[in-house]
Amino acid sequence: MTLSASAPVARVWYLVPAAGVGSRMQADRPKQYLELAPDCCVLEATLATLQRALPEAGLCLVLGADDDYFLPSMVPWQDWLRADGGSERADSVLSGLECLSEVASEDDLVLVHDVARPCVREEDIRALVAAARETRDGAILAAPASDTMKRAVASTVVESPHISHTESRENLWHALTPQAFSLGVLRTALRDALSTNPSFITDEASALEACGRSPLLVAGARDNLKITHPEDLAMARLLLAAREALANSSRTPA
Ligand SMILES: Nc1ccn([C@@H]2O[C@H](COP(=O)(O)OP(=O)(O)OP(=O)(O)O)[C@@H](O)[C@H]2O)c(=O)n1
Ligand SMILES: C[C@](O)(CO)[C@H](O)COP(=O)(O)O
Repeated sequence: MTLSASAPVARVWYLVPAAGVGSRMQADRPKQYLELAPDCCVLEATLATLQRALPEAGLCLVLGADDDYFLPSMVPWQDWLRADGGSERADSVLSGLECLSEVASEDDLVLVHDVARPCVREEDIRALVAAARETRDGAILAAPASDTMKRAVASTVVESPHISHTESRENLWHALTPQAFSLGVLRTALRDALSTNPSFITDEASALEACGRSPLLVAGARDNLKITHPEDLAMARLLLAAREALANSSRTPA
């Protein structure tokens, strides 16, 4: 048998932005530290799921510089990297990428995942990695829009504005996370995008789109919700409790 030289498989890293203040949540602390299950805050639940999905992946966690709630025991990794957050999500992600660049290779695959999405499914993360390995433009978890979409008339009324018209939902998707890209490609795209049009960059894919790339949309479960408003926390609690009960019942002998 002849052994042929093959390219080393790129390592996978999670980059988890967790430096937000959670203003829309209106809680007494950043939402990542609110209780999601008994003795388990949002940040702990998210990190535990990520590690179960890809135990071999590394972690770069981006935390607010003056975060008083974080405890190292919340992280299930033994070795991990910590980066300081910035003023917007994209600044925090770029800070994490700069930190990763000190130890990782340019071709390593980086999965950026909001700490505020604890309900992501392990199988979706693995499907995303498989898809991202097949393209140079990266891939994101996403879900096709399923409601009728209304554009409101431009107005200062936030609560109940009038409808301007119905938008077509054809080919319209909700962007979820994780979003997966090669480290070098994403860092360059995000740096460029932040120096030209920062307000447009609400996820990683938009930075890639701005430089002419076309990341893949990988269909993921719709229950990968982002905890943004108080009712989202209630839904995430119910969802994870139901999944736990289901897993326990399938483990119990009949
Ligand atoms: N400067 C920031 C802002 C956001 N995030 C992270 O980006 C993700 C998505 O952001 P969002 O849901 O908007 O979180 P917050 O900024 O905390 O919430 P809000 O916009 O309501 O203040 C979260 O995991 C959040 O912690 C971050 O790391 N750094
Ligand atoms: C990255 C994201 O979760 C994809 O849906 C989203 O864009 C974050 O947006 P936010 O304005 O920080 O809530």
